[in-house]
Amino acid sequence: MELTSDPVLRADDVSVELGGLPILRGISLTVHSGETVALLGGNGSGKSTLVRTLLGLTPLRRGTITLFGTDLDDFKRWSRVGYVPQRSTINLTRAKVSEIVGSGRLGHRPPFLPPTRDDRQAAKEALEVVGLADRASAEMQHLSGGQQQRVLIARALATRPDLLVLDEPTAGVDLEHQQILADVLAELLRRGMAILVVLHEIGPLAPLVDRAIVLREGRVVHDGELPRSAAELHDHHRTQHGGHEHETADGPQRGSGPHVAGPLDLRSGAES
Ligand SMILES: Nc1ncnc2c1ncn2[C@@H]1O[C@H](COP(=O)(O)OP(=O)(O)OP(=O)(O)O)[C@@H](O)[C@H]1O
Repeated sequence: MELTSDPVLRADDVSVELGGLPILRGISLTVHSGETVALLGGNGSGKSTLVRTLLGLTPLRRGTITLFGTDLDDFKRWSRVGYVPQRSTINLTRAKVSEIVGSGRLGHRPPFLPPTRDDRQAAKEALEVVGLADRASAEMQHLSGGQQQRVLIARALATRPDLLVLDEPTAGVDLEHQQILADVLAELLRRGMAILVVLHEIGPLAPLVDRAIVLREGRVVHDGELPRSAAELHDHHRTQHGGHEHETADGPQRGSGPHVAGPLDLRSGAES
């Protein structure tokens, strides 16, 4: 895919410290419209921290981030960005499904005003997309882990974002619903959305991935085609430690070559 437009998300030389320790070290990346970038790496490699930093939720120590061409510090159009956090990091037990999905519309209207017809329609459509329209009045605590994950995805979709950032959206979701999610994301990509997705297991999302960025110890060790196996991922690491620069894609390429046939657990591969 030829990409000529400016990136919707750009990070240059981003470093982050938490608790006095370096967590992200000199990370640069781009995400363009209509592109899916997978963020991979072992446990603790910095994926969630990077996502949170890119969205202004964790402060930078060094570097710059731009969203839709605007410096993060000045960016205000958050309704253009949908975020699906890691489910395990939030506690929404008593909230109703409809409230959570509806909160995805908050960026679209002035404070204290009730939802408009368009807000309600967007929330309803988002729940239909993830197959949970009949659970709108249920409390989150009465849903399974996979259903809760789909509610969080619906919340992000309800914003009708131009950039969707998902942190492990397939964790705890069965294969059938991972495939539904893949179909939904494919349609959103066709409409020009950009997607940045943290993944442990690639699974049904593999054909959507244009480019994979692999982190290790807070550094980018690969930026290019989706590694076909954990072993290949390990090779990238060895190359980097052999004194070469990490691989950087000249431009993203959608789905070239045979992708990962089955689930690829990068945790074990990257850590071993
Ligand atoms: N608030 C914090 N204070 C100190 N260290 C932190 C803090 N948050 C995260 N870390 C550390 O930063 C590193 C990266 O964590 P992060 O959650 O970004 O990794 P990850 O790649 O998303 O891991 P996982 O796959 O397990 O979700 C870890 O070593 C973690 O312990």
